[in-house]
Amino acid sequence: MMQENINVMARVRPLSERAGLNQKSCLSVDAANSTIYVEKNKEFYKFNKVFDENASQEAIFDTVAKPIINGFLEGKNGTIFAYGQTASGKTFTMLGPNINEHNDDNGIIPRTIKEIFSVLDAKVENKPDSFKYSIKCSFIEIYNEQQYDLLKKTTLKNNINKIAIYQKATFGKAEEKEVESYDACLKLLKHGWNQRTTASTSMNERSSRSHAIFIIRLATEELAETKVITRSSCLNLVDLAGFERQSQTNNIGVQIRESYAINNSLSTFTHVIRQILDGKKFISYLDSKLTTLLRDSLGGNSKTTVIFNIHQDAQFITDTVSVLEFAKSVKEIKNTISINKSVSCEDVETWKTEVLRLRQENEQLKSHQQHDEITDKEAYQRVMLYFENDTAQTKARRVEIQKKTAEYKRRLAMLSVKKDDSDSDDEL
Ligand SMILES: Nc1ncnc2c1ncn2[C@@H]1O[C@H](COP(=O)(O)OP(=O)(O)OP(=O)(O)O)[C@@H](O)[C@H]1O
Repeated sequence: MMQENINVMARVRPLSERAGLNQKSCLSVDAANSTIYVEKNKEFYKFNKVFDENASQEAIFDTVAKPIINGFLEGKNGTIFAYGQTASGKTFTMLGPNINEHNDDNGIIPRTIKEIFSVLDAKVENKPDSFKYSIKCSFIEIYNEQQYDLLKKTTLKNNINKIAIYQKATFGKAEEKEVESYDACLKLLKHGWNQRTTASTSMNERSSRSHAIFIIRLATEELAETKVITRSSCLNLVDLAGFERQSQTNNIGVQIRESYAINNSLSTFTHVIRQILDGKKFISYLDSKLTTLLRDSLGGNSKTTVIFNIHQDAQFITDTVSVLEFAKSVKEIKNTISINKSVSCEDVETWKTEVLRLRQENEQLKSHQQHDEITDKEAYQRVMLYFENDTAQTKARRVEIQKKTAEYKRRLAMLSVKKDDSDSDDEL
């Protein structure tokens, strides 16, 4: 077990392009020194890493996600959060502008899926007899403090219908789907993402109205020298909804309620972080669905990185400073990370014997399949022949053969094949 601070990184998005508006930046970025300077409060903010507006999706993935993925593949839980005000680029960072197999703009989640499968498949190819893995995914949305399962099948596009379907979903019971390839996993991600609740606001044409958590669970079994090592780990990839001010979004109707739920849930999130930093014994994780679900990622057993998305438009200076101040505090949180590993007491010989047994069983099953293809009459004759030739059968074995004989006789009778076999029965 080791203690590790939460990694805090910041990504500054390009100035927004709005017709007729000459946008000005409220900050300056020194990517080489991982620092952001805000002129208004004359404050330098230093993080583990800072990306300027020209940073590529690939560079973000390499720095933010790869270390977490490496830990995940070794059996350590991992979490990546994107946090920031509305329209600051969280979804762009986590997902990309859209999900596409061969897209340079793909964000952290599709790239992570690709990386995981490529590393694991290469390992299986290298050690086909001593390494195996399984991956299961679930996809959860927290909308208006209700939890929804985004992987449940529905063709309904309409959010109102979707809520009616999902409102019965109980907390923590999201369906886990086993996936065997990058393509299958990407398809699942696309399906879920299309069901996520979004709306157009004056700040963001496609604003996420919910928190979305894509969860990948990995289980591996590996033969290493004389032991069998099993590992399990969980990776949470989180695109948080962005906090927003009514004055800036001009929300109306249902969007005001959504906005209220988003801001409430984010304020519980910040409150929990403050409690952890203050060393409180009781942390109110259960006060929101988000913190309940992600309690291990905040002060628990998870290697965690938060990427703070920063809006540099001068008009958002107040929110930008409050995000930067919050980011500064998150840096102080320590998680205690362990490898979820168990070494079985079985030695190599037991493992090998088990592999051999399974292979034999498999062969038997295959041969049974072939037997199924022969006619009942042929099968009956084989059983009889077997019985006649085998003089050293134990009693139990004989009883078994008797049963089989009777079964084949019954089948023959059904097929109306006439054969007088009462004598042979008596010999058994
Ligand atoms: N680094 C970037 N490079 C280019 N475009 C970006 C970048 N970051 C964000 N954008 C663009 O800005 C707009 C808003 O981004 P996005 O939807 O990712 O914000 P968000 O923080 O997820 O917002 P919300 O909380 O409202 O869902 C999108 O059109 C997106 O493509």
